[in-house]
Amino acid sequence: MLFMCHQMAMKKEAQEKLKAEQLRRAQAVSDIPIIWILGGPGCGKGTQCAKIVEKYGFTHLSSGDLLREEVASGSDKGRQLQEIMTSGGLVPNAEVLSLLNAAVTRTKGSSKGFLIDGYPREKNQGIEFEQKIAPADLALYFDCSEDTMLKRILARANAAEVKRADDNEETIRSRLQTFKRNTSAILELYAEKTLTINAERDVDDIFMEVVEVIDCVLQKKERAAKVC
Ligand SMILES: Nc1ncnc2c1ncn2[C@@H]1O[C@H](COP(=O)(O)OP(=O)(O)O)[C@@H](O)[C@H]1O
Repeated sequence: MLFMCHQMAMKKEAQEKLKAEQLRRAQAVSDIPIIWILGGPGCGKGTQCAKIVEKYGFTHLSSGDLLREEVASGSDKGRQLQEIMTSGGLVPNAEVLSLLNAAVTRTKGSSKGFLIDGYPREKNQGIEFEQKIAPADLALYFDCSEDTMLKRILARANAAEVKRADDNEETIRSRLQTFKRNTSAILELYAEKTLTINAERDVDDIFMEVVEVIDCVLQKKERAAKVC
């Protein structure tokens, strides 16, 4: 009996420690903006992220790039990830979130804000990110027709010097399907903080809309920091 009580107390203490740690992390990054970048393959997320980084100096973390780095390291885990990625499916969130978490932890001391590109790719990824890392301030959804995305990504693949293993027509179609299957649930859950942007326009017109909303988020954060 005494042993069971002791075990329960230890468990409670461990849970409280975990909660305190989660809260501490959330507070540490909450004074800088966290922006999720959503959109299918070929929607132009990469181009807009580069422009955002240039203007605001934010830290750009692409889940796809982090996963490709893991694959390139040649680890056993990397080989398993590559198999999933070349099938066009989603890598288990535990892997993606742990790579993102490590990258946020590594850079947050010097970061002015985070662009989390290609994440969340399904609803639960968003929920787990906000529980384990920090709440997102904004989600930018670059909306583009499937036809346009397919054309753009095939053109990019043909022009690339180094081919990505998942840039062949079959995998691209599968990536598009994965994207279609999961996105409406994400947009529904995060409707309040999502801005949908028509991504079939000129790059600079799209960027003007992006700047407007990011400026707004920065002002809001500044006001909140003053109140605190
Ligand atoms: N958030 C994520 N969750 C699960 N798998 C992911 C995630 N981000 C990237 N991946 C994996 O990496 C692949 C490549 O991602 P990415 O470079 O973002 O390509 P794209 O957006 O052009 O399809 C995806 O098809 C998927 O297998």
